[in-house]
Amino acid sequence: MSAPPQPPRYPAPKSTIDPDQSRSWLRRALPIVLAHRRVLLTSLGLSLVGLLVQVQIPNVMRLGIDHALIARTDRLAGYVWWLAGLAVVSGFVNYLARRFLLRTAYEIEYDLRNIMYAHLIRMPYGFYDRVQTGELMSRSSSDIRAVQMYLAFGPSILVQCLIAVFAFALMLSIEPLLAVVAMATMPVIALLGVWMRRAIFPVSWLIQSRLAQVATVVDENINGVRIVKAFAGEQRQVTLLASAADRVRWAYRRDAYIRSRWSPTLENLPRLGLALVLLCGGWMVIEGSATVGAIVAFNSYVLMLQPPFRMLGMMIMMGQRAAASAQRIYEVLDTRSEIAEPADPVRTPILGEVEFAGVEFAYPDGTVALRGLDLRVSAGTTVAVVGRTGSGKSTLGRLLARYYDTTGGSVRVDGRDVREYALDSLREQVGIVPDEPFLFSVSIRDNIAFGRPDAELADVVAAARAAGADGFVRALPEGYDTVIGERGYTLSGGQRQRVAIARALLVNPPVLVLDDATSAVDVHVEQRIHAALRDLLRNRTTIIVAHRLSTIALADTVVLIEDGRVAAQGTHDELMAAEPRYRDVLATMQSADADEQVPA
Ligand SMILES: Nc1ncnc2c1ncn2[C@@H]1O[C@H](COP(=O)(O)OP(=O)(O)OP(=O)(O)O)[C@@H](O)[C@H]1O
Repeated sequence: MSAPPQPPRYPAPKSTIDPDQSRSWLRRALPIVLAHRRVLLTSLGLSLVGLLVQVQIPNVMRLGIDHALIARTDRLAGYVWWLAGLAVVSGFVNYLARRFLLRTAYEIEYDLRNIMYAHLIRMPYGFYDRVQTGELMSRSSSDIRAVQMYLAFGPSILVQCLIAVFAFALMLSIEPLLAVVAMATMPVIALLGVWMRRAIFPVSWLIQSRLAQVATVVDENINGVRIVKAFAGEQRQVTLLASAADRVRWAYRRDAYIRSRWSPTLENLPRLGLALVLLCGGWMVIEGSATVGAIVAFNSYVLMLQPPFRMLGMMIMMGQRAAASAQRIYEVLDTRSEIAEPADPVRTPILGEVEFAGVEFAYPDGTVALRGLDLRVSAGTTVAVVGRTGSGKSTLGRLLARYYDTTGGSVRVDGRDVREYALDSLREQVGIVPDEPFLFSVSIRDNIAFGRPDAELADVVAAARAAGADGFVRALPEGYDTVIGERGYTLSGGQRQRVAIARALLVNPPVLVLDDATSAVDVHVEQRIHAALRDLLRNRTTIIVAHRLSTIALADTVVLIEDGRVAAQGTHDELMAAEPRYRDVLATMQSADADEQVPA
């Protein structure tokens, strides 16, 4: 077993999105593009050079035809070398331009991803209650890609379109009338582009949001595959996915229909220009006012205009998709965390006196969980919280660690409102072990050391021992280095809970909330864990949400919660003697856990 490797340091995003929501999406994204301006401008500059070279080619062709072929001189070889040289230079410059452009694109994508992830990871519980995972996955993958493509490739396509300006200038210098004829179709193309833009925008938005719905269904089915199988719900879920996929198909077909109506016209208009050049140019040659070389050159120019204009059409479509995607990304980035860091954060070590004073709390969806709850837990004592399901027990820990803020009253630690503490300092000192812990797909050692990545192995083992995990971990093929499967499914529910308890104990927080943290552990193992915990809990403020009678035995006092308020408080024996509601709740627990014994 080796020491955990130090995580490598990766560059931070070079800039961020402009927070001013009144600005257009492009203006808001500009700081990110500008942060990479050196590479982008190099690429654009090279593209420009490439174009200037490329635009010379038809002209040299014209000179070759008029001065060598038609004039029947011996200068042909000179023109051929000239053309070949221009082709090589243009190829090389374009290669460099493309390399720099792709680099810009991936730098922008890297920044966007990091900005998005840094924001997501700081969002509070309430945010994750509201949004669906699949929706977020799609916003942080395909939406980012759509924006990145446009931000990096858009300017390049615009530069490519400059070829029209150069070509037009050269054509004007050769034969002004023919130049005007060759460019006649361009205003029509521009106008069609604008119409197409209007038609495509709503569909692009629809596609992105429907793709996100598909991602949500897939995500839920993969995560919930065990439930789907347990209830033989495969067919129903497949139908659900098919219906989401059908909605995407409809949107894509609508998109394809609009494109197929506009794109061919947009792409082929320059070809119409060819016919006009032949008609007008041919007439001028017959009249003797233009040369054959000029017609050949103008043909090449009109053909040369096609790719940029095709790309212009593509850019208009990319722009629509990017605008829709950017708005979806900004929706996330503009959501402020309702859990604000205090202006003058306190970072003092906590002794552990906890007080809930008149606490009222409703979840973001409006569900009222606490209705004026008063509870005081002295430093270093252990309190068991008991109550019917939904009475508000788990909510206590969530408010104590500021996963949510109270809607009324206050939660205090050492006499200070939790909103005065620096968030990281508060959460380091208030450890919470949930009943359904999440384990990462890394080694058990790294899972336990999640809150203290630099912990020595001996400390990890000591925490695991106290949590009753050491025995089964050592029995695994690679012991503490065993990498557990996604979500730790290769471990049993009880084993996962024990790893989670070890994870919290390793951080050694002065305040610990065990939220039914041993519910999946069998009674004998639980008793062993309790024996170890008893020592560890001695000088620590501990709130234990208990669904089992055996867990109550760990506590100095018991608090009965009913309907978001403290209904009674005392020792187990006192409550048993004086509180019929407590006896009722215990009776429910006993029937739910029939073979359990009240601990001595
Ligand atoms: N994330 C949430 N969003 C909305 N309502 C919630 C959320 N979590 C809990 N609730 C609701 O708040 C109330 C109190 O929930 P809480 O989890 O504190 O109860 P509990 O006593 O711990 O229940 P249990 O014993 O079943 O775990 C319940 O009505 C519950 O449905």
